[in-house]
Amino acid sequence: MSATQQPDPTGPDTGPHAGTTTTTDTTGAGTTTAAVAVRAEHVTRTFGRGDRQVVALQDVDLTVGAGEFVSLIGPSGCGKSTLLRLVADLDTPTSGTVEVFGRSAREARLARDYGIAFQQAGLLPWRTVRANVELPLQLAGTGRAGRRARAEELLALVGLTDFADHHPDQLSGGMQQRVAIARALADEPSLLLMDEPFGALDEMTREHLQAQLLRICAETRAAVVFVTHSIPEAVFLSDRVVVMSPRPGQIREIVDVGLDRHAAALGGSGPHDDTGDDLRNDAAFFAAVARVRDALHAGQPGAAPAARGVDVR
Ligand SMILES: Nc1ncnc2c1ncn2[C@@H]1O[C@H](COP(=O)(O)OP(=O)(O)OP(=O)(O)O)[C@@H](O)[C@H]1O
Repeated sequence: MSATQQPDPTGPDTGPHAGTTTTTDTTGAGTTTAAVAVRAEHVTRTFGRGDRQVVALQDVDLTVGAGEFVSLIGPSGCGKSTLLRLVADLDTPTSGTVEVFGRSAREARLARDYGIAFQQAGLLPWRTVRANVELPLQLAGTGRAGRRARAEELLALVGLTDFADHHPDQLSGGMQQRVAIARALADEPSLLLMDEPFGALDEMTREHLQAQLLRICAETRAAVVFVTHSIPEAVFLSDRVVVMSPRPGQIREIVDVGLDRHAAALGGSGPHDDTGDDLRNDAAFFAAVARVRDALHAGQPGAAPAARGVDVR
């Protein structure tokens, strides 16, 4: 579904990265005047029973604005993937509600309001790159010519035009991940749900794809909920970084990053800066990394984040 087909949101579209958000509390209340992509209210998810019960999420409130990039970060097992799966309607909350563009997560899934990209690219090996990208459109009943045109557009966007007729096993891991992103964008979703999509990639490829993702989001104006273990990745990409606490998973703090990624993504850092190096070398970037690191450390005396599954590089 295209952004123009969205049900009437609750306010004006502020566009992606349109300046810094004003949110300072853990509910995302500062976004209440803007259009809302995701609203989770009092969300609790428990697994198992009795002695074996695990409280994966406890009373989580989170609002993600339309066009906003929000990362979830926290120790392993704190419920990041669980929260993303609830938004994607791959799971249901034990209590509380999740809304996507004002409707239930299930309705949003049926309306294909969002695209998904996870750590494994999950491409169909027997289909060409082009046919993989066309898949969501095929499922949606889009005609052959329309599918072809959209796939060409998306492959150009992710820089894979020359590989349209290749099969996934002929591509590197980073290229496969770009195909997965193109596929996630095929239906013009207004929301992308991404669970460590670059987690298995080498650092250079990862930084390159991060910069590409920023550019794509600036162009498509999609909101993104992005799970990562990397503080620099979260800071580089996000308008806001949601820092979660160990089980039971709760939101400890939301950090407003406040970098001008929009300008950088659209070439403000120069036409040759396809890695986002200018942004990564900015003093404001380091300051934001320190703020997220402090939030992760808070309440965990002596606990080294790296040992807890969080990359603080
Ligand atoms: N289907 C399930 N059945 C039972 N327990 C589950 C299930 N899914 C998640 N959990 C538990 O919920 C907790 C949160 O898991 P989740 O995968 O959301 O954490 P995470 O923050 O994404 O972790 P990681 O960073 O390691 O990927 C964990 O204790 C996990 O064991």
